[in-house]
Amino acid sequence: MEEFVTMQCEPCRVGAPPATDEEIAIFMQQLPKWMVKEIDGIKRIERVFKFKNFVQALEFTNKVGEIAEKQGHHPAILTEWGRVTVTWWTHKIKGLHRNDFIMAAKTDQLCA
Ligand SMILES: C[C@H](O)[C@H](O)[C@H]1CNC2=NC(N)=NC(=O)C2=N1
Repeated sequence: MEEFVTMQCEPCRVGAPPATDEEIAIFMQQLPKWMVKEIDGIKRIERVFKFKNFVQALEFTNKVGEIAEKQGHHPAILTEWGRVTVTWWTHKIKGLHRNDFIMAAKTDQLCA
């Protein structure tokens, strides 16, 4: 399978099929540091990134924001002193779409 980090997001559309549990299991093989979480019935993927201080956490937060704007697909981000929690899901389908895995892979690449 092609690597998510090289892919581009497609425009989010209502009615797009969410990733199946089988697809999620396969996709997550490329994202070993991420967790699948279900909150309020909505599946998401989440990773906590650790930093030395708040300034570094904020710099990373802004980099995630830049790739989100570039791809037109946006995360939930919790920025704390020394930690950034990034959560991806597709609001329009209230679940996980291939776009979310692409963006998680691109998020990892920011730290590579
Ligand atoms: C109009 C705009 O492109 C859409 O609302 C996009 C924006 N970014 C998005 N990001 C995420 N995670 N899910 C969406 O459904 C979504 N929709």
